[in-house]
Amino acid sequence: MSELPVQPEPQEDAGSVADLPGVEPRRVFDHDKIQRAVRMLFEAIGEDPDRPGIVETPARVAREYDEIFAGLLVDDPSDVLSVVFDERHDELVLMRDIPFHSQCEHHLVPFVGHAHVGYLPNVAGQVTGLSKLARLVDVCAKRPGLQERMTTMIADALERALDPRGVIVVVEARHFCMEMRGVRKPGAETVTSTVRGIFREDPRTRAEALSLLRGDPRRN
Ligand SMILES: Nc1nc2c(ncn2[C@@H]2O[C@H](COP(=O)(O)OP(=O)(O)OP(=O)(O)O)[C@@H](O)[C@H]2O)c(=O)[nH]1
Ligand SMILES: [Zn+2]
Repeated sequence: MSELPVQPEPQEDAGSVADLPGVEPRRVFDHDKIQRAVRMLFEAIGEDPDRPGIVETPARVAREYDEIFAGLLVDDPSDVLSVVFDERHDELVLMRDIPFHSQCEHHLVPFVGHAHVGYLPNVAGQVTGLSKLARLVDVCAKRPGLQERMTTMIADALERALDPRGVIVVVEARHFCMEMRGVRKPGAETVTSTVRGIFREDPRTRAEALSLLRGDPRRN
């Protein structure tokens, strides 16, 4: 395998991973290996990896992986929530419709959708920066995974970083592995949720959060 040619790349190519979570990457992906693997995939399906249209593709895929798997470079997603304000805000904070793209770990094709993330701050009223909630979703999504695991990972990180009285995470997604192949059910949506703390214990608090999360017009 090592004799397969790879496209030379500038060293700083993997730097895009630093853009994602605000956490310095500690390692970068093995671009040479990714390139060799992509060449082999082309060969396996009878494509000529040296034909002009695709000769650059292995290098492109290596750069692409820096982006779409950038979450793997963050060991603890709760690091993303390190910006905390003592706001004495003890009511619900909820961000809904956070778009994400992830990769199904079974088929390596995308699953895409929206995450809704809410928490009830601790008694000190500590909140995190709003953008950090969206960054957290990105860090948890940008890796090969399962929707259920991604949902739990978001909730775990919120609990660890903010010690809130409750956490609610709902993820809605379409899985391309169920649309473009296999069972072929375009449009089917999967909804997963994780509720912790007061949202689990108190049905009224949970119902209120869920109605806000859905943008339910009856909530007022
Ligand atoms: N629970 C869960 N399952 C997933 C997710 N993404 C993909 N899957 C499922 O993983 C399963 C893998 O099943 P297998 O029978 O091993 O693989 P397969 O032959 O490709 O299955 P089909 O997709 O049914 O053709 C499929 O049912 C997928 O729909 C996910 O995020 N969560
Ligand atoms: Zn899949």
